[in-house]
Amino acid sequence: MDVHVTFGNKRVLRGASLAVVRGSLHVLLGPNGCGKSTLLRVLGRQLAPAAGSARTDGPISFVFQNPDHQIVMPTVAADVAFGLGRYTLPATAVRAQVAAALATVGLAAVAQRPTHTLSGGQRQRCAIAGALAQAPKVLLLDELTTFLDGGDQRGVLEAVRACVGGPDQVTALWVTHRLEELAYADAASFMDGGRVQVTGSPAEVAEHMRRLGARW
Ligand SMILES: Nc1ncnc2c1ncn2[C@@H]1O[C@H](COP(=O)(O)OP(=O)(O)OP(=O)(O)O)[C@@H](O)[C@H]1O
Repeated sequence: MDVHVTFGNKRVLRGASLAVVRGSLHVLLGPNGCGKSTLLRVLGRQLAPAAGSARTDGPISFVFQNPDHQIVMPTVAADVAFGLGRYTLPATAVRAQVAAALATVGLAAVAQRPTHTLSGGQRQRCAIAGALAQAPKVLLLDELTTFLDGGDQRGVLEAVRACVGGPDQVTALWVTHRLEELAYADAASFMDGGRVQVTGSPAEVAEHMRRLGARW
């Protein structure tokens, strides 16, 4: 709430406030440089605001634009299991969590494939499965589809949709430039100038952006 972040003498967040409903997929739109990623870092507890406060359910998992920064193991299943090692789970529990995460993102059939043979969209879904296997309450997803074509874009969005809600009430905050992705959202916000300008239903936010001259 009312989050302020300054880098040097540049005020990047100027009183940004965002409330996301638990168990929902919330889409955050806004022009380049308006502060979306910075707000995500504050919500993910990677960055302390100069003023204001953020409260986010935990555990929190991040997924970024370039899956190559997150995929580190030679096969899909090994990669999804990688982050689980630190919890020292028994092998059967690791296998079960990996299988469940891969099923959720639609990659069960390629569990044993080398990660370098995956398409861009499959690589993003592999990164999402890795995040999901760690049983987060909140997924913070920063421009995952920027470099994907339509088919891969839809596959990644459907994977995120499948992660959201459920018995654990997983919440996803999805940052994007692509207005058509509002179709997958439960709710949305539009950010500009370091502040969240409007929050509402996808239709309300789309209408706000149309009034601003955004093209579909
Ligand atoms: N660590 C940093 N040091 C200095 N300036 C930064 C830092 N991180 C971000 N900025 C600046 O803060 C502003 C907001 O950046 P941010 O990445 O949050 O915007 P964004 O809305 O996510 O943009 P984009 O859509 O292009 O990813 C930009 O002008 C950026 O250059």
